[in-house]
Amino acid sequence: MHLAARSVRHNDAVDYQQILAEAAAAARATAGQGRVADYIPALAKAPADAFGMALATADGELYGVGDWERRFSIQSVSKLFTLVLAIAHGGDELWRGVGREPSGNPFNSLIQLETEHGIPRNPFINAGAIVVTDRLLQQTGDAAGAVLDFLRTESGNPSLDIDPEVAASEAEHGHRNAALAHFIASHGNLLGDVDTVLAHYYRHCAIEAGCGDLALAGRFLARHGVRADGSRLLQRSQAKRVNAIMLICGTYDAAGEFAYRVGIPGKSGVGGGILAVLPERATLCAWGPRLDAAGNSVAAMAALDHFTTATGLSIF
Ligand SMILES: NC(=O)CC[C@H](N)C(=O)O
Repeated sequence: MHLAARSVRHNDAVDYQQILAEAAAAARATAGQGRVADYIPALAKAPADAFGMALATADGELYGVGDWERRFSIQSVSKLFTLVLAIAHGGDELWRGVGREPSGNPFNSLIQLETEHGIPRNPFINAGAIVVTDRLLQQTGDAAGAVLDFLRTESGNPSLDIDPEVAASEAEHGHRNAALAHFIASHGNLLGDVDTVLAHYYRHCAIEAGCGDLALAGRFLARHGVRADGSRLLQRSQAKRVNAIMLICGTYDAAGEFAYRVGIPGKSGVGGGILAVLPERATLCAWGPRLDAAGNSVAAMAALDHFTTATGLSIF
C-alpha cells in the first residue's frame, strides 16, 4: 500500500506547492545534463542552469517554484497558440494544409515534405507551424501580434513582449526555415508572401514569457476551450483535439518518450520551456534551458515526470 499512499485521486486536494518543490529537486538532479540551444545565436545567452516551474489551476490559482517568473524565449511553445488561434478563426479548413500525425523526425526536418507534397505532418514541427502562421496571418493580418495579444490577455500580463534581438537572430540564421517555407510555397501551400510569413513566425517564436505567464495562458486547454474571462476560444471537441495533438506531436520525435514518462499533453520549445496540460485540473509550465538531443528541456522533463509520477495525476 505504501506505493499508492502518495498518489491522489482526481478530486483529492494536492499540496501543489510541496509537489512543485519536489519537482524542482528532481530537475536540479539533472544539473549539467544537456546543452543550451545555440543554432540561434541569441538563444545561447540563456542562463543554462536556471530552473522554474509554475502551475495554474483550472479556476485560476497560481503556484510557482524557482525562477518561475523569469522570462525566457518561448520558441516552439508559441506553435500551440498559433494553432489554437488559427482553429478559432478558421475551423477545420486548416487541416487541408497540415496533417496531424506524429512526424518521428526532428522539428526542423525537411525530409517528409518532399514525399508528402508540401503538406507538413503536423502543426508542431517547424514546417507545420509555418503553414499555421500563414493561415493566421491571412485571418488576422498580424499573426505574431495575435499570439502576443492572446498571451498578454490570458496571463493578465500586458508587459509581455517580443525580444527583437532573438527574432533578428532567427531571421539571420533561418536558412532551414526559409528552405521549408519556400518548399511549401512551391507546392502552393502558402497563401502569403514567404518572407512576411517567416517574419511573423520568427517574431512569435521570440516572445518572452515566464512559466507563470504560460501556465495561465494555457489554462483554456484545461477548461475545455474556455478562456479566463469565461468566453469560449475553442469548442469542447476542438480543445480535446488540440490536447491530443500535443500529446502525440508536442515534443517532436520524443513525443513517445514524453507520453511514457509524463503522460499528459505537452508542448516544448528550444528556449527550454514545456507547457503541459492536466485536463480539467491545471496547466503546468517548466523551464530549464539545457536541452536533450531532441530539443526538449532535460530539467523540465524531469520535473514534469516527477509531478505526474508523485501525484498519480496524468491522463492515463
Ligand atoms: N523547437 C523549437 O523551439 C524551434 C523553434 C525555432 N524558432 C526554430 O524555428 O528553429
